[in-house]
Order: sequence, then structure tokens, then C-alpha cells
Amino acid sequence: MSTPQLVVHHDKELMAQAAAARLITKIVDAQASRGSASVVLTGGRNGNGLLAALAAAPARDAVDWARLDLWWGDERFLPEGDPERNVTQAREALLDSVPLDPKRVHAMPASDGPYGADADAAAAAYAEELARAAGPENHGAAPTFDVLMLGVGPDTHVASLFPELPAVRETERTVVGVHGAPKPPPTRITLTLPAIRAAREVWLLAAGEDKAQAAAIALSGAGEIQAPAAGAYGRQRTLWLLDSAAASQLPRSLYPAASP
Ligand SMILES: O=C1O[C@H](COP(=O)(O)O)[C@@H](O)[C@H](O)[C@H]1O
Repeated sequence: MSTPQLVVHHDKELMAQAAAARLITKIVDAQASRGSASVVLTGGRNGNGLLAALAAAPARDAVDWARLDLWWGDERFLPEGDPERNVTQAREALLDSVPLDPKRVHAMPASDGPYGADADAAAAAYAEELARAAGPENHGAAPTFDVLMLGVGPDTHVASLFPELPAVRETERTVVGVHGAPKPPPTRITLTLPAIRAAREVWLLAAGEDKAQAAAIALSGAGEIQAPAAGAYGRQRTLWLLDSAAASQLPRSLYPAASP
């Protein structure tokens, strides 16, 4: 488990631009040292803001897009092309404008796909896809993602791991179906905490006043069942990327150290 490090930016635009620059560097470094890179995308406002900033960054051309695997931390279980699906929003923000290898874009199944409305079967299929991509050094279940990004919800949810719901208690499976989520749509697919913790680096994105309480709770020693963001960490690094509004309720002991 890596101890969270905090970076606080002035506002959400700056946060998105700085995170995009950081991501470009990580991908380029991983491709230089391992031949390819793997990144787990998040949905939500902050995740899409980062992708849009990446699309606008001239340095995006430093990335070899064909040698990048993209995965998702969670998906809203809706029909293919639905504007609320995380993959639809990611395509609009960035993916449609860069030369990715379609075989390396690992979208989660849609509710009108091969598993129909069975979110649990769709989750099991995604777990198999992850297992196929995992090498022996990955302990079998999930690849060692280079960077896994998570938007933090105002209720401290990350991916589709909501406080107190069964998915956040999962200790064996890497992907599960979620039923009765408090945020629409109620049916979702999500990576579990064990899959999230397989990543080298986990980045938690929180911008805006509505994230301030969630950040303060998750970073003040809350339990992961009540505050799922508190249970998200990477093997080598856990990085919270905040703007000053989201950092405004952090305990004083964390905030001064976090200021750039
Ligand atoms: O529904 C979701 O919400 C979270 C957080 O979204 P935000 O708009 O409050 O930043 C997101 O990270 C997750 O991927 C998504 O499915």
C-alpha cells in the first residue's frame, strides 16, 4: 500500500491540464521502458476534463497511441452509444481524435451487447479479458496497469464502488456487476478494490466544491466500506490531484504540505 500524496492546483482547468501533461509523460516513459503502456480511464466530469485537456495538448503527439491499452474502471450499463456511457464520453473527449489500435481499447460491455441485460455476466466477461491480459508477474487476475485514474464522487465513491454496497466489499473477483447504485443509472459494472490495487499508480481526481467533503473524509482515515476512495491505492504510488475548492476542507495537517 502506498501512502497518498497530494497535489493541489489552483482551479479545475489547471488541474486537468497538469494531469494531462503528467499522463503523457507516464505513457511515454512506460512505452520507452516496457514497449507499451496501459491506462485505466475513469468517467465523470474530472475524468472527461482530463481527456479533453489531453486532446488539446500539443505534447499528445509524443504518445505512440497504437502501443497503448485502454481499460475502464467502471461503466454505466446502458446500450452501446448511449451518451451517458463512460466510453461514449471518452470517445468524444479524446479517443476519436487519436490513432488508437481498436483491439487495445477494452470497453466494458453494453446492455445490448452479447450478455444482454445481465450485468453480472458482462462483468465476468470483462474479468476474463483482464485475466487474459495479465502476465505471470501480475499474479493472474489483472494486469499491472501503469496508471489507473478514478474520479471521486461527492459521496466518496470511486469507479462504481459506492459506500456500503456489496461491490466495495468484494475481495476475490476483479470485476462485478452493481445493482441499485444511488447515482443513475442503477446498474453498472465496476473494477473492485483488488483490481484497482493491481495498478502501479492510482490517481484520484477531485475538482470542485462538491468534492471537498469527500476528499476530507477519505483522506482522514475513514474506512473503505464507508468511503471507497479511502481504499483506492496503487502498488507504487497513490496520487490525489485536487483543485483548491476540493482541497478546502482537508485537515490542516495535510493541506499546507499539499500546496505547490
Ligand atoms: O458515475 C460516475 O461518477 C464518478 C464521479 O463522477 P463526477 O462527475 O462526480 O466526477 C466517475 O468517476 C465514474 O467513473 C462514473 O461512472
